[in-house]
Amino acid sequence: MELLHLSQKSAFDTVNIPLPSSKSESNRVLIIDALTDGKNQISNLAEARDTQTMIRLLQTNPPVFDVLDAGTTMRFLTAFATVTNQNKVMTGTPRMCERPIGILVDALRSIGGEIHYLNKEGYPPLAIHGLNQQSQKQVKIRGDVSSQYISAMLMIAPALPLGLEIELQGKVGSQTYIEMTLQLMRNFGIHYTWEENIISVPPQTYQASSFTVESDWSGASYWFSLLACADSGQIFLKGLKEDSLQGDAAIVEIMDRLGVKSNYKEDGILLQKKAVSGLEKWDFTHCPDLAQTVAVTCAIIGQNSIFTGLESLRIKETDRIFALQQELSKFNAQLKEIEPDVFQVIPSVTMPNEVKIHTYDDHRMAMAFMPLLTKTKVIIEDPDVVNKSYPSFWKHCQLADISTQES
Ligand SMILES: O=C(O)C1=C[C@@H](OP(=O)(O)O)[C@@H](O)[C@H](O)C1
Ligand SMILES: C=C(OP(=O)(O)O)C(=O)O
Repeated sequence: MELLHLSQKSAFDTVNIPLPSSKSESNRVLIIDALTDGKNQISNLAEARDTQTMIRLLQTNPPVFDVLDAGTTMRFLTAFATVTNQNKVMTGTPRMCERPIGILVDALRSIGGEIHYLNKEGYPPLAIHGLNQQSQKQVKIRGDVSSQYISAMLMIAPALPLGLEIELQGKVGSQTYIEMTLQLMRNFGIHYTWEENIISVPPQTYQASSFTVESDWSGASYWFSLLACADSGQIFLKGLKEDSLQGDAAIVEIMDRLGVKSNYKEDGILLQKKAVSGLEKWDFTHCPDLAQTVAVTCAIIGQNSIFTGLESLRIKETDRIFALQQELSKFNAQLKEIEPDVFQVIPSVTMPNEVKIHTYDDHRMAMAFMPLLTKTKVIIEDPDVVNKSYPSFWKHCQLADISTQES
């Protein structure tokens, strides 16, 4: 499928969305499961391609781990293959081979891991030759590039003969994902301490346990945005809980200011419209995956806003800042860098009759621009890109009575 035509629709009755499961939680419990002695009871694993790739690679254990475009799968399996002393080539899509991994490789090498770059220093593809003897337990990792390096090291730490003492250096981004990792490790019996910038994990064994993966808050954000942009309606998001491991639950507070009220029910959240109270400024350091959703929402509903904490967006599935700037300009909105690392969303003043969205091999570009259909006809290029995290996304649009036509 090359193009998906979404017809304009601005009013919704009650829409029920059976959200997908979180790929972040899924990929962590899969690594923990692979390191556990005994049998875990894990349910509700994500349908996301990133998770299905992780499952397939762990089950079939091929000599080459091709992770496609899955960042967590690349980073978590690199640490896993090293600690389990495997010979493995790690590779992925051309874009994956442009996403840095040097900080993780340096950390693994510093404790005795043998890893070589097969092409460009600091980037996949990699050749891993395991870890024969752990040379030390102290590692230093800078925190401002990707939290996934830290999560990867944390999950293997209990399985190392000396454990790990990780010193986080500088500004730490996506900290909520580090907290998710630690809470999941605790669920499987792991003890750790986190004092100031040092996380210590002694050597110990993961205890077999049970875990049900929660619904995905990042995927939920597109439905909050749809309602924020719509004239009327209500949306029920099944499976979300108030007390979540996921930092992207921050969408509740953001969207409360952009005109969406969240009412927690026993088995999910009912979203309803309310007056906009305003989002003058937001820092996305700890919830970078929400930035596209919120930028598009502000641009559509006329909310002028200042965004910070977008630095990591440049090294994700695409350069998301560039991609947003290009696509927002198609309906006369802007994401303007007004000072280094400070961006202003300048909303649209005139809406064309039709907008064609290029998606840059980035699932979140496709999903974030969907709510534009509340104002105009939208054409999404390469709509299957959503499979990375939310394969049923367009089917769920049909549940919302949005007409979708392929060409
Ligand atoms: O650990 C995780 O599951 C993730 C961490 C974040 O990445 P960074 O730590 O690179 O910001 C996030 O953007 C990504 O979608 C998932
Ligand atoms: C950045 C993302 O994923 P990853 O880094 O795991 O590829 C994402 O899902 O938005």
